[in-house]
Amino acid sequence: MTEAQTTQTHLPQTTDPRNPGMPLDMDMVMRRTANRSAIERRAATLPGRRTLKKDHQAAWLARAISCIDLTTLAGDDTPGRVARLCAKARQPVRADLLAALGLDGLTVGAVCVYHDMIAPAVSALAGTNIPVAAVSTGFPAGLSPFGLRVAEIGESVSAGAREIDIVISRRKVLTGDWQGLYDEVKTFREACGDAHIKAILATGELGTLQNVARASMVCMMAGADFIKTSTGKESVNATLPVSLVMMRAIRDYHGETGCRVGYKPAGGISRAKDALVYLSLVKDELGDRWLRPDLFRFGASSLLGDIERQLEHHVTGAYSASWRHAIG
Ligand SMILES: O=C[C@H](O)COP(=O)(O)O
Repeated sequence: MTEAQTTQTHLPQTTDPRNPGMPLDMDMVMRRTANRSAIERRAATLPGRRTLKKDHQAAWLARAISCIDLTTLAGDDTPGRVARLCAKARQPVRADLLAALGLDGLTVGAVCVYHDMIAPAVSALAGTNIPVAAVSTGFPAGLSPFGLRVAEIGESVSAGAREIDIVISRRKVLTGDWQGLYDEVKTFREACGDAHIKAILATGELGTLQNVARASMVCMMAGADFIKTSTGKESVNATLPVSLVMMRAIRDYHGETGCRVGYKPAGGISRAKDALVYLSLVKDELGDRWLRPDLFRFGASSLLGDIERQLEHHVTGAYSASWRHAIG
């Protein structure tokens, strides 16, 4: 068995119960601070580190693929485009490369779309276990009437979404309305039912890393299954400093409650080497258990193409033009 196969096929079944949430604990929230210069210094050292060794890179790239929420969130999305994306989700890498790497059966973690594209995605993914994730609650700004945002979740769950990516009200963070944020996310969680909820913080709009840390904690207390950095529509999306802050909040929440909450950096992650840095950071900060699709996802619309190019290079020794791996 190749290293790449070992990584793909030996994923343990998910045994963790969902995060049930807990009452809002303001002491725990306000204890969270963030030393920006220390965090930025640490983040700056990450890309140069070699935690994931070169000879294991194909295995790590396969792992990254299994953790991608393959995303299309464009106003001109059509059922045809979504069907093509889903075909890519089912077989994310060219068949000859998969065979050479011994990775038949490799898929992405989920396909992420707007509400109207759930039905075509569910239909195109029939017969697989790839969930459809829907962005919701007035994505990306989250400024539509609250009742409509809650109803939107119900509609998306009824349409077949198994994961719901909600956006939080940034103004609740910016005004320190932690109770309001907690109540909002708790209501969203209830509306999701059995569907998993990913809470998008839109960190580029939260002002400070301290706000990111506190908002992360409040969302987890309200029952988020994942916390996610960004919609991909903010001017600043996923970054390494923000990721450090959010992962440490996840680690501390696990320390306090025993519950594992997932992490999803999203927006602007398009290069294989960046994906490897993120995986390495997850390994360092949270440990190997989080390096699985049930606890880690990349939200990305164009990362898969670059990973496929790197895998082609690994197998053949040559790169092909990026247009040959156009989708994803
Ligand atoms: O949640 C996923 C993001 O919207 C994707 O952002 P991206 O298009 O920059 O990869």
